[in-house]
Amino acid sequence: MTEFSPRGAGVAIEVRGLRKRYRSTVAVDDLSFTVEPGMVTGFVGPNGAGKSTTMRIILGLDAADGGTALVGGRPYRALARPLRTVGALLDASAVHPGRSARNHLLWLAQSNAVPSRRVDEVLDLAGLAAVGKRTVGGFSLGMRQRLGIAAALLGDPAVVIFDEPINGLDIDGIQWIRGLLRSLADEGRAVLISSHLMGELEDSADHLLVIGRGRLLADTSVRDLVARASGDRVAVRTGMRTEAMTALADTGALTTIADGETVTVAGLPIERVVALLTHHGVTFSGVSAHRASLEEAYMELTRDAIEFGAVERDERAAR
Ligand SMILES: Nc1ncnc2c1ncn2[C@@H]1O[C@H](COP(=O)(O)OP(=O)(O)OP(=O)(O)O)[C@@H](O)[C@H]1O
Repeated sequence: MTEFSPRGAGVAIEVRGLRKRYRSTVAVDDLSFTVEPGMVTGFVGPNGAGKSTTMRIILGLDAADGGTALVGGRPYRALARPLRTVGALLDASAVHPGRSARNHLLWLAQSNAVPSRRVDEVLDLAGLAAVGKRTVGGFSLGMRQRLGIAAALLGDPAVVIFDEPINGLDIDGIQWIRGLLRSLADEGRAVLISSHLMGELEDSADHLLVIGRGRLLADTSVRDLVARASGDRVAVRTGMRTEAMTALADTGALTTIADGETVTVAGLPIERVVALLTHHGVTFSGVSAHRASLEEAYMELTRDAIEFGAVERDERAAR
């Protein structure tokens, strides 16, 4: 990225058996995962799933009730120069409104032994060079997000943790952050970003940690998650729907009429479907494996967590 190359690239985040409770609320429930260097890991789950709490614990801002959260093999508080190891954006509004963006970064740099020339580098990197002298009070949410990201990158850290970084950004901002996340990962850094919207992560993340009610629901590559959700579902376009269903009836596969011309088949590989239809003289104009969208896969995984939240809210409203 700069001559300030990331010492310690190759550093991972390791979370093991993490637990956190706030009174009767279990926020994090026996969570274990590793965030590998060199890739963008998306941390996704519905509102209240425990993402921010987990990030706060990794950053030493909250104490766990059990388990460990290590960065480069150490708890955050044991890092000699934390800003140079981990850069984080948690709450973009947590900046003194009367300070200029540049002075805010200078103050952070000085208190963390980061050379002041780095301030102009990160202002530039975040697209804020032209507004560095303006006070933060007049910044839009998107500009504050950029300033928060500039601050996180001050120490050229090997690990970056951004909580909902896409929130509040316009289309240009979203494109910019996607490119930034990719280049940070390509430089060998471990990149962890949270979102409650799977769609935001679809084009950004290589790997996904899906969380619901404080528990890990999936630890998977984007590709595997979609493949698993798609299962063995095949769509057959045919004018001989009844004959097609009869031909497949004895196989134990579940066949349904999807629309006027399509029969979907669950539980049978595509080659078997084609072989059986051909054997029974059923003609068809197309056969394709059904590909679930990432959003469908995510909804499937988090359905219970969302329903639980809705039930809780309903109960509270009824009281
Ligand atoms: N300081 C706190 N005091 C009490 N309860 C808390 C506190 N922080 C979080 N919680 C609760 O812990 C649970 C997890 O919250 P958390 O903010 O970690 O979830 P999240 O996945 O980041 O959600 P969001 O996307 O809404 O930020 C929620 O039920 C929340 O209400």
